[in-house]
Amino acid sequence: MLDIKNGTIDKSNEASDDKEILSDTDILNDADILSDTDMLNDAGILNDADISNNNISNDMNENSEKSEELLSVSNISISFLQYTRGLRQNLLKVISDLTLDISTGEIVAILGSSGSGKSLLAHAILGILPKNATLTGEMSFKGEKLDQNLKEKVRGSEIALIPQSVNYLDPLMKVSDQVIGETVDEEDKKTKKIHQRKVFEEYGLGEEVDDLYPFQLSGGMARRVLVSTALIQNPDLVIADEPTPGLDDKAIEETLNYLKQMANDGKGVLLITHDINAALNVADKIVIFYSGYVIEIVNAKDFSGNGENLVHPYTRALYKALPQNGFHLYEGHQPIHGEIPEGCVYYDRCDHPTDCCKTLNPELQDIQGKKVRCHRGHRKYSR
Ligand SMILES: Nc1ncnc2c1ncn2[C@@H]1O[C@H](COP(=O)(O)OP(=O)(O)OP(=O)(O)O)[C@@H](O)[C@H]1O
Ligand code: NI
Repeated sequence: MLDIKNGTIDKSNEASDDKEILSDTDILNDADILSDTDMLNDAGILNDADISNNNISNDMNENSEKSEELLSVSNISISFLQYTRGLRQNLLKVISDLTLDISTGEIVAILGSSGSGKSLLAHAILGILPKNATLTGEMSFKGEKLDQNLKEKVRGSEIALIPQSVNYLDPLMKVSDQVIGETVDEEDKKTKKIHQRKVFEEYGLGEEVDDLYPFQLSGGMARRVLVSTALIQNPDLVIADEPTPGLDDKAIEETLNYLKQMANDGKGVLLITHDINAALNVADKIVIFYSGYVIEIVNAKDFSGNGENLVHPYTRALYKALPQNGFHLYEGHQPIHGEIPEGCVYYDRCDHPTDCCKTLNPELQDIQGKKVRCHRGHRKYSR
């Protein structure tokens, strides 16, 4: 276990050697940013200029008057009913009291480690959760209650998913056929085909791609097919589930540029990722996920300076772990589902816990215009 008082370790430049510290399912670990400094430097996707000079966020703020709320998610929780020994049932809560909203032209990133429930959130919004999942809480889309009926109505048309992998495409169907979908009306088919070609063309997919099967696509083509497929019906909200893992720097840049373009076109974009660099590069707001809880919602541009605008100690720890901030690592790992403590989920790792933190889980509260789940959030942390 970790030492709460001395939980901070400065491991500058030793990060990749320390398996103990990196062995948890932590965002930083998943993002590989602690195991390859060179990659980050080469990528040039995370430097001071990028963070402090977040043009997209600035543009967005200027346009914020025109933006309208698209999706609102209030206090949703997702649990799974599990059978343990005999007939005993166990309710495993994977997402707890999640709240966030997205407006037109805005990119909101959900930053969470592997297994923290990010894809389940996407599936909850789309209405495609597995049968053994229980969803509670409220969602609305363009001011209308987003219930299962509305989810089914808007899925693919007004709310679209860019899935994580090409495996989501039907392997036995030519690419263009599955984008167009089944239709018996020849006229309708023709119109859809013309539209599909136009969208594919915008993403640099020539006619030869239409007749390929998914397995024949190169990595780059596959990515562009997934993006254009999501955009074919001109959705208002696009959910991108982990679009960057495994991509090289150029491909990451290309993918993130697509997301920026969508936001510039007025779409709301929900970027689901464990890649902090990707989030900082494009997002206006970053929703920080920890053990299934949203612990802070910050503006991307708050990841700047000494991190003085970041409130939650975990968010600050993430910021300090960035290469340009000296790779300050924090010991410990996120409690996994089923082991979530009674009090604050960050209690064991917090460097400023109070008595109530051990027993009382803080609510997500408004503190100086930010949403933070921390009993001490209103106070200044000494660093
Ligand atoms: N059908 C299911 N039954 C029981 N538990 C499930 C089910 N589907 C998912 N889970 C649990 O929910 C957790 C969250 O899953 P999810 O796929 O949303 O994680 P994620 O954050 O998207 O992870 P990754 O970054 O690896 O994609 C998983 O750890 C898993 O334990
Ligand atoms: Ni996932």
